[in-house]
Amino acid sequence: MPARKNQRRHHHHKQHNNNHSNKQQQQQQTEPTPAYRVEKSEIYGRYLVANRELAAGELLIEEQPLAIGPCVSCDPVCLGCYQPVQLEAQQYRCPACSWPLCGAECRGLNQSTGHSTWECEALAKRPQQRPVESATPDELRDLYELVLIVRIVLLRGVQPEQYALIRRMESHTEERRLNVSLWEHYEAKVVRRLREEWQLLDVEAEELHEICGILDVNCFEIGQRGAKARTLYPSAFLLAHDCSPNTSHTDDPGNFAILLRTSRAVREQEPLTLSYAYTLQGTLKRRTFIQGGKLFWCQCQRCADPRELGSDCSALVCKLCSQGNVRATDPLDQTADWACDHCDHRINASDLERLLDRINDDLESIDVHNIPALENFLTRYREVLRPNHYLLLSAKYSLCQIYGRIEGYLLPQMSPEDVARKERYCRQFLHIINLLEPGLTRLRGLIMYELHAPIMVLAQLGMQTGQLTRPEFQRRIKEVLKLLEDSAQILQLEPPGSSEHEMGLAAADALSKMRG
Ligand SMILES: C[S@@+](CC[C@H](N)C(=O)[O-])C[C@H]1O[C@@H](n2cnc3c(N)ncnc32)[C@H](O)[C@@H]1O
Repeated sequence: MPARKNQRRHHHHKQHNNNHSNKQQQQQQTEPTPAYRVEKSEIYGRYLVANRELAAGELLIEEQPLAIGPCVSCDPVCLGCYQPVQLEAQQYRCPACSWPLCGAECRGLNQSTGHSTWECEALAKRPQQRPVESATPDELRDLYELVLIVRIVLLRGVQPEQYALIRRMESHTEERRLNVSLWEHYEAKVVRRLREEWQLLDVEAEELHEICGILDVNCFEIGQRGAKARTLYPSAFLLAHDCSPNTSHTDDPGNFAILLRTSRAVREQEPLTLSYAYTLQGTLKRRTFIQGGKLFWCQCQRCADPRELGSDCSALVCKLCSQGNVRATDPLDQTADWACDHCDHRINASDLERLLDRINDDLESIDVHNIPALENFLTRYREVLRPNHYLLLSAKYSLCQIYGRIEGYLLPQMSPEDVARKERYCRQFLHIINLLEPGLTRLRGLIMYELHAPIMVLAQLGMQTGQLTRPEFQRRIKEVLKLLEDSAQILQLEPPGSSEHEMGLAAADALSKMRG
């Protein structure tokens, strides 16, 4: 009897299995395999890997923030929509808590992604903590930095499931504690202040430090059309970093959702990566930046390569022989010397960092609309930095965007030499972006759109003056069509309402007009 019972049970189990596998088969026919899964490693901690081959442009993650608030070191913004606000007397302020808002109709009023009712109640209890016109810029920055931390603390009571998800994120609290200046900064500016001045006594100091760490390690900076905010997302935080990543992301200005896509084809098992740093920065600075905020030294392929994947975007001109390239002797050691590949000249890494800081300050002091000053910057550093150096590329990118856009330099007003210069800068920039951020990436889309115009203008001029043969003219027009096609495809992935999306529509429009 027991055997029969067992048999029956077994049979039932088998049937169940059959049903199950039928169901699975049906599901497999209707549902594609999930794009990714979570894995864990000693180096990355938790991270995402591709579950199958992924095509370029696959939407992997679209999700709304668990928490959102003003950025660190930001100027005053509306607590509802994160657009900049002024603090003068005529600025609209929330009638209940007196914090500045863009207006009474702000779409972020009473929203959990904006100025919620619970935040307003908490802020109204502390009128002495609101931003005032007489506050110094530093005082305002410190105050705005607290807003997102207070919002996360408030989630404990109003949305505890969201709070629990945030608490599961990496904070690197122990490593941060060992960094005395970092720890002291948060102790004074956030923890003591919130507990003593804001009387948030029901949160332990340790928990506040942990929230600060979670924010530093996992935040995304987002915003469109002047808005700026930082956000924590429920799963996008899991992506590991790479200085030449295989995904790119943007955010929806309507609901602050992140949209994360593969930027190029990804192999099964390949880790999905995004860049925590600015791609157009050299290895020395990028690694310091990542270590400072995320507490790890990046060892990716780009960081390990003194030529940064062939871009050579950190190389300097040797000041001794004026011919050689000066590059890192060991890019994974921040203290290693930099050496010329032509003579014996060497520079020590800290001297080099100081030089780069000085040149960077010089660049930052130039108004991005000042064409003569940007050109002058390029001339001044031609004998110090190689043409693809990231600081020169940054100036060239600004020039690519303003040649043809500002009064006095509109395309019909520009000399053929200036148009040719715009074309040259765009090509240099695109060449580097193709190496560092290949595929469907915003910067590629933007620069391809910029590049199509000078090629078109010079091709037409060449035909008019008889300097171009018809086949050469046609070859250039073909290139223009390809640039417009690619930039339309990339930029229309950006959310409607963003300036990039509008540029994508303009590219598509120009393309259809050219095709007649
Ligand atoms: C935004 S979190 C990513 C999720 C995290 N791995 C986890 O388990 O919660 C960033 C942290 O992941 C780790 N990480 C991400 N990318 C890494 C990389 N390329 N090399 C080493 N660690 C990395 C570091 O600890 C970093 O501070």
